Parts: sequence; C-alpha cells; structure tokens
Amino acid sequence: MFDTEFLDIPPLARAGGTVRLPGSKSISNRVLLLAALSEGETTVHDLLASDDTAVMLTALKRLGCSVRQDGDTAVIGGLGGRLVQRKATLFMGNAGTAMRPLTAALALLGGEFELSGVPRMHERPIGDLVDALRQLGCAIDYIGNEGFPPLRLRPGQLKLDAPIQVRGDVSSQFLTALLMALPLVASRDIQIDVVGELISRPYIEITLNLLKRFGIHVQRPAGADSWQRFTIPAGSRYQSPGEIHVEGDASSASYFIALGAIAESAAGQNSIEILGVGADSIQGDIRFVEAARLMGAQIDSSPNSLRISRGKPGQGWPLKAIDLDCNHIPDAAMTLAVMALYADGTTTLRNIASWRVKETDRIAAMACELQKLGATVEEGADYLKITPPAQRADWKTAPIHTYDDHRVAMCFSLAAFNPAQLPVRLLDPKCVAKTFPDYFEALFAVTEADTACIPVICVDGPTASGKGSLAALTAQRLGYHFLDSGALYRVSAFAATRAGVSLDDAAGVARIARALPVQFEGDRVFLADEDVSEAIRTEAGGMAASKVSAHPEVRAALLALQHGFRQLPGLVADGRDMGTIVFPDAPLKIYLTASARHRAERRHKQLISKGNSTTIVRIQQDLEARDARDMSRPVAPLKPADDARLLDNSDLSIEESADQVIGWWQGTRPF
Ligand SMILES: O=C(O)C1=C[C@@H](OP(=O)(O)O)[C@@H](O)[C@H](O)C1
Ligand SMILES: C=C(OP(=O)(O)O)C(=O)O
Repeated sequence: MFDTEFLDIPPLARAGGTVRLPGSKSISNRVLLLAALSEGETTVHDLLASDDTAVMLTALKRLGCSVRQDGDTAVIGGLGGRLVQRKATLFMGNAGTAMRPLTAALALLGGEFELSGVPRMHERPIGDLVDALRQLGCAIDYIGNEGFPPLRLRPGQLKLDAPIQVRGDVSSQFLTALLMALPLVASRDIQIDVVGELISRPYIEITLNLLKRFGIHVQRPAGADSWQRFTIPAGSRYQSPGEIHVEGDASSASYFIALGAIAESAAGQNSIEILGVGADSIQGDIRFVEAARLMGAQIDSSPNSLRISRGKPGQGWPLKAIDLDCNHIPDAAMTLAVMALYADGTTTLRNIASWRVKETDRIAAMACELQKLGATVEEGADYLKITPPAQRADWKTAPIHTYDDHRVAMCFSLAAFNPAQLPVRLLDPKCVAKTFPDYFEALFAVTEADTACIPVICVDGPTASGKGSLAALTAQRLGYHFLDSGALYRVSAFAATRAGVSLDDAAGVARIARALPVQFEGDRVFLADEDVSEAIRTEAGGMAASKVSAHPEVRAALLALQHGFRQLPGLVADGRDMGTIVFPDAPLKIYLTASARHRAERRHKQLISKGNSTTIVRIQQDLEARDARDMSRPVAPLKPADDARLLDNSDLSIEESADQVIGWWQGTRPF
C-alpha cells in the first residue's frame, strides 16, 4: 500500500497483462455477518482484506465470534443467533456494509451497543433504517445528529405482527440490513414493504442470493411489485453452507476494464485479463461491462474472467460518449466519469443522486477534480455531464483531492493516460485501503510508461555522507523504489569471493555481476535466497566494493541491472555515479556531502554501537583515503554531476535533509 502524503503517477503509455482481483467487499461483509449469525463453522475463501472487512471482523470478534484467519481464508465460528456479548462499543469506520446490517442485527438481538464510525460515517444517513427498526419495537437513540450515526441500541420489546415499511430511495443497504437481520426473529412471516423507488437494486440481489446460500428463502411477488415487497417466511433459520468462496470485486474490476479500454497494448500483449470475476458474477457491477462496451471497449467474458482491449481507431477509440442511467451500477459508474475524459463528446451519467451520501459527495467531488484536469462539467442534483478537454493542449494537471474516497483515488489514476503526457498527483493515496489496499501496485504491474517519463532522483556522494539513509527515506516518502547501488558492488565482491574469483580479476567479477541474483526487500539485501545484508555491510565489504568498482568491466556489467530499477512510479537511487553515468537524464540530482570530520564521527558511532573499537582520527584518515581513490579513479570518478544540487548535511538531521530534497523535487513538478 502507498502510505504516502501523495502519489505522483507518471504519464502512462501502455497496458497489458493479468490482474487477479481482491475479493468483493459487498460479498465479504455479507458473508462474514451471515456466517456469524449461523450455527457452526463457516470457512470463507478468498475473503477481501481491507479496511471495510477489518472493521466487520473486529466487531464480530468483540461480539464473541471466533475467527481464525490464514491468508485470505477465514473460519468463522457462528453464534447461532445468540449473542455471547450483549454490551459493546463498536467502531465501523466508513463501512456502510458493516454499519447498516450490524445495526439491524444487534437491534433485533437485543443488548446495549454503541455504533460509531469515522466523521464521514456520521454524515451518512441511517434514519430510514432506524425508522423501520423502531416500527419493530427496537430501542435506538441518536447520540449525535438525528438521522445519522453514532447510535445507541438498547433492549426493546419486539412487535412482529405488522408489516414494516422502509424507504428505498436513499440507500439499498437499509433493506439489505433488514433482510439479513429479520431471519433471526422470524417466528412468524415478516413482511417488508419498500416505500418509494428502490435504488441500487442489484445489491438487493446480492443479499437475496447470499441469504439463499445460508438457508433463507425470501419470498417476493411476481411482476411489477417484485421490488416492493419481501417476506421472510416463518421458521427461517440460518444454516451455514460450510464453505463459501468470495468472488473478485466487480466494482474494483471497473478500473481495469477502463484501463483496457483506454490504453494502447504493451509490446507482446494485446489485452488486459481480469481474473476472479466474469459473466457468472452475482454482483450487479458486472454490468459495467455493458457500459464500457457502449463506450467502445472490446470485452470477451468467460464465467470467471474478462479480457479487455481498446477498440481500433474510429471503432471504439477514441471512446464514444454515452448518456446512461447508472442507478444499477452506482459504484462502478464513477469509473465512467473518468473514461469520459477520453470520449468523443459529452457523456451524461444520470440517476446517481445516491453518490451524494457515500464516502463523500461524489457528484461534487468528481465535478471539481475533473475540471482541474481541463474537462467541462455540469453538475445536477442527480447527474453529471462531462465534456473532455477539446485538445491535447487543454489538458491540465493539479493535485487531485481524494476526499478519503477510495473510488475517487482509483478513478483518477486513469487520468495518467492523458494525451498531454502530464503526470497525475493523487493526495492521500492510502484511502484505497477501504476496498483495495494494493490497487496501485496492481495498476503498476500492468501498465507501462516511456522510460524517460519515469522519474529518478539521484543521491550521489562520498562514503559515510548518509546518502543511503537519505535516499531510502526520500523513496519512502514519495512511494518510489529505492536503489542502493553501492550494495550491488558489495554483493558483486561478496559473490566473487564466494566463488573463489579474485577481486583483481575484472572479467571474472564482471561475469558474476552480470548474472547477480540480487534482490532488495526494505533494507535487507538478498543474494538468491540468502540474506547477506550484514555480511556485505562490514568495513571489509566496503573495501572490497571499492576495489571491484574500479573495474570498468564490472561497472558496465551492473549498468543494465541498475537501469532495471527504474520502474513505476519512480526511483530514488544512491551511489557515486547515479547522476553522472547511470541516470544522466534524472530530473533531480543531489550531491550530498558532509565534512570528513562529521562523517568520521557518524561512522565512529555506528562502529562503536556494533562493538568495534577504533578511533575517529583513524576513521577520518580512511575516509579521506577512500575519497581520494574514488575521486581520482579513471572510470566514473566520484564527482557532482554538472546539474546536481549540492547538499551539505553536516548540521542537518536526516528528516531535514529529506525535507530539502522533497522541496527541490516539488520545484521540478508541474503541480
Ligand atoms: O449493499 C452493498 O453492498 C452496497 C450498496 C450500494 O450502496 P447504496 O445502496 O447506498 O447505493 C453501494 O454503493 C455500496 O458500495 C455497497
Ligand atoms: C459506497 C461505498 O461504500 P459503503 O459500503 O461504505 O456504502 C463504496 O464502496 O463505494
């Protein structure tokens, strides 16, 4: 996950490859609750791991459910409709699929509970559900604002004799909540009447479908009234299916379907393949496929996968503008708003009033951010009209606010295919954790940028200047990859010595360097499967590295390996010739120095802490000797690149140095 203040996505050029989707949020949270209410154990496979499922799991555990997790499989020990814990304070984050159904289930089961969430959850309506539950005799108080969480539940006197009414025009989750909770008390038939238009109907289909899997057969009238009346038959009782698989998330699929529709194919690929969801899906958002086809996407579907490619010029590319009622795909339709940027006219998305009461006011948010990119947007109470920038030169870029809304962040990543080749900055990218924590990793795995567009920040400097720590911290703060090029020389020397090759044998060491099976994981360095981090970071390891790095053959052998680290979304590389030789086109080059005295003091501290005894004077002499050798060597001598910025960190903390580098970096960006 990108836990950074912002994520800059370079202009993307092509896409291709396979994406395995994380589990569906809507199915995961329903299945968890249904399993918890059933008797016996349910093994849930391919469960989504995200913020929304985490709050549900935590709540269930606090209510006395046993949960055993192993990777993406969870075994839920059901409560059999009886609460072990009748008093609890539960935090629901911003998960509508946890807040609403748990409110209904706990209100009916009886007990003293408080349910709250993030500040936005306290602005998301729940009044229609509370009104319905009060008709049943449930005792529910608003702790804050009338009609909104947080809520206090108390034991009430249930009355099940009359049909209950629930409004369906603000959120379908209120009806879903009742449908999932009422089987707990169905000693007689219980009838639910929907008042007004029911929105987001396919989510009710998911609910009915899963209820069936847990033994509850909800009855509905045939014909026009089939969405108005739902009856839970007397004697309904939850029965665990034993095992259940969660499909991939169809709403999450929409970003990759859109990707396939707008991106040129990567070399050797001709499509994006999505695994985990397909034509057999029980999720309504699978119908996003139809909308994407209308816009020009070429999509083949099989029961559990999709294959998408961009239409040919004039036949699907540019995309065709559409005018669509999106009530049945409220979440995935946001993706259409960004596809509209690549369309040949004005796209209108209608019947989306519910967007205003979700993670943020999504109509306002999409309108505001699309306009920042140069689109013309008309916003109505329940619609959006989007006209793309007229020409390449009309595209703009600006930091995109994501409003703690996972879908805003995921949607706008697709703006990186803009024809003006502008990078896109997303603020607070970690908000994707609500439903798809590794979204950006998945995106970067199937997208390509032209190499020159992938930014590199070079941090060169003499030994013990702190360039490794500075580069690593800068990389972490930007969400970029990190290349410790010095480690490559250390590992080459280490591997050569292991193989009995003399460090003076330039060709021999180069041969080893060329096929070096080196891997970095955080601050650990692996040679094949062996963690060699400690072994290579000794003083002797440094001397050996300095020796082999003087061989032009070895430097040449490591060049391709180093270039390979230039990957999306960017790279911070530290070494001695990053800015001069390896990445001469880097948009920011730092030459980091500190006085020999300061460097010697730092190194002394390090060595003392490792239990080595030596003196500062001795270390300073060694450093100066090494500087002289590195600066005077004929190949790639240590020197600042002509366009490097000098940073003397003698009196700076590592954070202050990183602030300076990031400040300079911001200055090179177009935002
Ligand atoms: O029941 C569900 O799983 C959902 C229903 C929809 O909400 P509304 O019914 O409020 O539109 C959808 O937007 C949400 O992401 C998930
Ligand atoms: C509306 C959404 O979430 P929630 O389940 O919290 O309603 C969503 O995921 O887009």
